[in-house]
Amino acid sequence: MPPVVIALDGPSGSGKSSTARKVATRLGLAYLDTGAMYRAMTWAVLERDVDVEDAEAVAEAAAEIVIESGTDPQAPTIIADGVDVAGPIREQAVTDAVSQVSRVPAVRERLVALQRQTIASSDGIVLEGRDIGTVVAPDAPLKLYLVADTAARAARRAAEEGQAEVAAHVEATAASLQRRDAIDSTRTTSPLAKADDAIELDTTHLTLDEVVDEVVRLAVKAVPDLGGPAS
Ligand SMILES: Nc1ncnc2c1ncn2[C@@H]1O[C@H](COP(=O)(O)OP(=O)(O)OP(=O)(O)O)[C@@H](O)[C@H]1O
Ligand SMILES: Nc1ccn([C@H]2C[C@H](O)[C@@H](COP(=O)(O)O)O2)c(=O)n1
Repeated sequence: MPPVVIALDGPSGSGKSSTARKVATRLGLAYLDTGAMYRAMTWAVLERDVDVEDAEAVAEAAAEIVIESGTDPQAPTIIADGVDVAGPIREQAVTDAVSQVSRVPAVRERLVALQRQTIASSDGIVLEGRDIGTVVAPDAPLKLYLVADTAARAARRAAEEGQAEVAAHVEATAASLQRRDAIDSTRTTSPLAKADDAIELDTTHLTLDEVVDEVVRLAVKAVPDLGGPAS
């Protein structure tokens, strides 16, 4: 039997990482943040002073970059060229450049191959990203597409950064989310898209725990074996 895959896709800041980690923990599954892999690749490209607008140069650099992901949902790790980049990949410079790097086909080929290797070596896994249900794991028995209003997404992200009360920060965050969504959903290779058989879940008015409960319920319905003592 191939490992069970739960695919979580959706726009920036819709709650994919927080939901996926908690669902994986509840169900005793591994967890892979594919956005962190694209961010790590971007960090390493920037470290090499490569112009992210130059797709050929990005592809050339990407061929040499080594990305490693740890899949424990309670302590996920991300390493680029032997460096722990969990902190640096959340910095604004990486956030601003990641959509440019992610649209280079050679980058996607490398990372999708790594993601499929990670699935194959797992005993069941929750993956989150932009193309999990459409490209990385099209046969996943459960695909979710998380959405939330831009205002809610920006407010949540600003709260996480301790800036919820700073209107200019919330506004800039909303603009940054929308800019990334626009690039991610219009690129030629595997754009952000809802798979035809994905279930759309609007989290705007749901708490994180409510979202997690719903995803766990859908997972156990789709794969009854997941409903063992661990859940
Ligand atoms: N349903 C929810 N209710 C309230 N806050 C939430 C909810 N879901 C997620 N959050 C919060 O919103 C923020 C963004 O969530 P998260 O990082 O999981 O989104 P994401 O889709 O993985 O984002 P990105 O695509 O940028 O990586 C976090 O601070 C998280 O705790
Ligand atoms: N499967 C994926 C995951 C991520 N990306 C790109 C597009 C995002 O803007 C960026 C960062 O992802 P995040 O950390 O915000 O989830 O990575 C992608 O193209 N495909």
